[in-house]
Amino acid sequence: MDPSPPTDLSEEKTRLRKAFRVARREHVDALPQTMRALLFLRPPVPVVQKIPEAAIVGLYFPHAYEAPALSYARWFHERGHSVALPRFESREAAMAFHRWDNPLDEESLKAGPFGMPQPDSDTDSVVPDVLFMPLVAFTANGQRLGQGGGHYDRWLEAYPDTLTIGLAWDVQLAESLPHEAHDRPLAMVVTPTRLYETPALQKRDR
Ligand SMILES: Nc1nc2c(c(=O)[nH]1)N(C=O)[C@@H](CNc1ccc(C(=O)N[C@@H](CCC(=O)O)C(=O)O)cc1)CN2
Ligand SMILES: Nc1ncnc2c1ncn2[C@@H]1O[C@H](COP(=O)(O)OP(=O)(O)OP(=O)(O)O)[C@@H](O)[C@H]1O
Repeated sequence: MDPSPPTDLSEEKTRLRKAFRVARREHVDALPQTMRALLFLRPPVPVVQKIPEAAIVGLYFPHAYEAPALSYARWFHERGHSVALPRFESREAAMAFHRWDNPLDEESLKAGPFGMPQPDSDTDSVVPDVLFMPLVAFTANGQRLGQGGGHYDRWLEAYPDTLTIGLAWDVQLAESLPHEAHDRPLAMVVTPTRLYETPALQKRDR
């Protein structure tokens, strides 16, 4: 008998999500609370250089163990960029992005259908030119393992020219990840110690 029967790709992704979530939690729990946001205070210069002045910047409202993205939101806002966050009309609806007019005001966000804070229904729907994306794991060549909703992949299928940038802790780096046809690669990944520039970025720059 085969001692390790092959599992299908989605089972493998589920297994990896579990393992990387544990690693991420242990890593972040070991960091003093007050230091965590400081490690993602502002985007690195090579990232900023790729972002046109008028670009609409999509970010995310981070949960406790994801790379904290809110300093970036304030940084882009202060420089005159429109900042947008994911919004879901319902659990079944496709992910959209809505403008977050004042990233200093977390009170303006309302709990969405998945419990995440999101811009309210009266905000403008926009299409970001640049997306900073949360992730569970990534590879040095820009593969991304997300939460398993497929929301970003579906959004990027509709807007394939978006500049995609992952934000991650160093422990989220995977040697390799299962690849499915719908997976959209990241152009760059920022961690507290490194900036990964991937083949998808080189392809854009050509
Ligand atoms: N902070 C943050 N915001 C984000 C994301 C994220 O990963 N982090 N998203 C990233 O996409 C989008 C929403 N994320 C979601 C991810 C999964 C499910 C979901 O339905 N998950 C399944 C379980 C999947 C699994 O782990 O097997 C479920 O809850 O039943 C819903 C929303 C947009 N906003
Ligand atoms: N472009 C797409 N069109 C249709 N279905 C898709 C597309 N992209 C992903 N899916 C479906 O979404 C589900 C989850 O995909 P996947 O495991 O790649 O999610 P993920 O990228 O980890 O999640 P997320 O982007 O929400 O963080 C899969 O069942 C997949 O078939």
